[in-house]
Amino acid sequence: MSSTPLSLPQPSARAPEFGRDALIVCENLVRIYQTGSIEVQALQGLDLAVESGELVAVVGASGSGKSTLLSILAGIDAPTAGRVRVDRWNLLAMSRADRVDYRRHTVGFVRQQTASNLIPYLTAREMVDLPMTAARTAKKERRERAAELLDSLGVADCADRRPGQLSGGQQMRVAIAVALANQPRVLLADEPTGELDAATSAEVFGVLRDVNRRYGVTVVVVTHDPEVSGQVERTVAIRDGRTSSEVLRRTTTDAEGDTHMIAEEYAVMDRAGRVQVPREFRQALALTRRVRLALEPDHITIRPDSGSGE
Ligand SMILES: Nc1ncnc2c1ncn2[C@@H]1O[C@H](COP(=O)(O)OP(=O)(O)OP(=O)(O)O)[C@@H](O)[C@H]1O
Repeated sequence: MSSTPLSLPQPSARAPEFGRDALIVCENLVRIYQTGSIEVQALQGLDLAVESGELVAVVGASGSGKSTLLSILAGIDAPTAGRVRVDRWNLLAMSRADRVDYRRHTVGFVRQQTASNLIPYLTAREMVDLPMTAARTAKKERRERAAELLDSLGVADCADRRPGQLSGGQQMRVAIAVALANQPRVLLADEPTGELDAATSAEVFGVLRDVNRRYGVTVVVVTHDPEVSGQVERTVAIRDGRTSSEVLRRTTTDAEGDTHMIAEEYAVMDRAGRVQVPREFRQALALTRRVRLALEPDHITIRPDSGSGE
């Protein structure tokens, strides 16, 4: 191995705090489930920062930890270790009263099973009214807001119907209206289109985009649906309880005035500097346990271990 010392720029004395200006920050988040003698590490040091007003899709294989992440952000589940802040709330240090306040005002949550979001014997209007009544909102304001929400979600005509009298797509729209009733800063949706056909999924996703723009609510949506994740500006992929890659999309306009969507995939580097090299890259160059790193003026190279000791 060459002994020439690398001349590296000196790091600043204090690195800026990760996600300082973000609305949602997860840092080194760990969630371990213990069932008898079996331990499952659902989240294994996940880092994620979401800016206010973003619409982010979270994708990943079954069991990768997506629902666990959403339950923690919703204040339903508590992490085993790490740091998680949403708005002004440190989710690891909340009293029971704080948690009620947080769940009532800061986050709205739409669950995976459409029906589990709704109460069978209440009408759509009564369901949207319920969280506002719990938050002691005045009657006139409740009535106006319920009407406005059901209207902007395209289900004004369903106001007096019960869940059994609504289609799957209408149920999901009402569930989103209920989640937005107390004007939360964050809307969390766990597979909101999982039980819907392709056309209805696209509609519901359009609704999420619309409320993101109209109300400025930050949306984090877990999905398996590649069609859905292709429609957002940022998709975060979770693998084995960690964020592994991100796809950022932007539109550009060419010389002819046509707009094109450009998608760029980025690997995510964690706070300790770990980066996951995609399997295709590892296989193409037969990268195995040990690789050689070299710092170039504006990039880093990773080479297979030649075994020569050079
Ligand atoms: N309450 C629990 N007790 C024990 N293990 C759990 C519990 N909840 C989740 N797990 C385990 O944690 C891991 C992550 O689960 P999670 O539901 O977060 O994954 P997911 O990515 O949302 O999966 P899916 O797409 O199938 O919903 C899985 O191995 C799961 O079996």
